[in-house]
Amino acid sequence: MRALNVAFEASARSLPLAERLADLAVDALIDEADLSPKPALVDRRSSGAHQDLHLGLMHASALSLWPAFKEMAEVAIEIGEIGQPLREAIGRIGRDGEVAMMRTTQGVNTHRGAIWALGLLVTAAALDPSDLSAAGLGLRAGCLALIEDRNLPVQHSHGAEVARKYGAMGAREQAQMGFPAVTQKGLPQLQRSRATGHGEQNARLDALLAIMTTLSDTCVLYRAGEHGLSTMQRGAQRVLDAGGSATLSGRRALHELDQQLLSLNASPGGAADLLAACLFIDCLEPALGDETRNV
Ligand SMILES: CC(C)(COP(=O)(O)OP(=O)(O)OC[C@H]1O[C@@H](n2cnc3c(N)ncnc32)[C@H](O[C@H]2O[C@H](COP(=O)(O)OP(=O)(O)OP(=O)(O)O)[C@@H](O)[C@H]2O)[C@@H]1O)[C@@H](O)C(=O)NCCC(=O)NCCS
Ligand SMILES: Nc1ncnc2[nH]cnc12
Repeated sequence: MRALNVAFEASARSLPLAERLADLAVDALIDEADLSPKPALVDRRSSGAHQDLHLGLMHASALSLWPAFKEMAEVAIEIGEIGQPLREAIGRIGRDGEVAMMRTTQGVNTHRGAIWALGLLVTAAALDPSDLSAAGLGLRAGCLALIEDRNLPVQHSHGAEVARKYGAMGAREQAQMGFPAVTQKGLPQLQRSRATGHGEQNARLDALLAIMTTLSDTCVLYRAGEHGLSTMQRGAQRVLDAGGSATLSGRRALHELDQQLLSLNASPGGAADLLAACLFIDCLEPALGDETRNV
């Protein structure tokens, strides 16, 4: 078995960078979907607060995005610098990715926010694989997100609707600021919980909760308003204050949060996407660091 793993890792190392980045982005989406028990989200236990989603659909959707992530990495390598041409190229690829996702899910929006966040981060990684630090990736992704995509069609979206209604910041602003929910909340919590010996699944749940403590998640705002958002943020903080998901009292608080969000029909889809972004950044250095350090 070990020999097989070593052979597999060696053959993965020989793949082009764009393909490896696409593999890692899809893996992050699948790991996020599988992680359980997540509050009110689709996971191995249930479909959470969703009538039209299930785990198989989340997996199929993640796999349908592989070509888009690969193509984003390829144009980043080809264009080689942050600017309007790269921003508009990944915008077009992202929109094609959304079409592929919708075709796969028969019209259900599974991963629009993830295409945006992971697309920017895949592009940022491909632009400078010698710097895979969270700060470097966040900065490059943020600079790209600040550039206007002149081809973006005017679209009605839930995010735009809650921005109008509550003045809330959403996925666009989170990216433009360099993903602070990931770099300042999710990743540090992931590392703290791992260091406490809480086990990988609990550490990932804690990272999701840390993201939820402050995120202005437009999915929650759209479905459950400001009361829903504060229920999510405070409930997530309570789990962490109780010792995190590895502890008995933390698990009880997590169960309570799950029940509260379900009763409000609120699903933190934006936080789930940012957990995937967190898992993607977390695996980049171990997966690619040795090969790319001297590029
Ligand atoms: C700039 C865009 C991100 C568009 O942003 P906007 O806010 O206008 O659009 P939304 O369609 O609302 O998409 C934003 C999605 O981002 C996730 N999200 C929410 N809050 C945050 C946050 N604070 N930070 C980061 N990310 C956040 C979230 O995605 C998840 O939820 C999706 C399901 O949402 P929704 O359809 O509202 O779900 P339901 O309530 O279930 O619907 P009903 O069943 O009730 O009908 C799911 O996909 C998760 O991924 C938000 O939905 C950007 O997308 C854009 O400009 N795209 C154009 C192409 C492009 O440039 N692509 C990328 C190139 S890299
Ligand atoms: N696990 C999940 N459940 C519901 N919506 C999501 N959006 C991204 N991941 C999700």
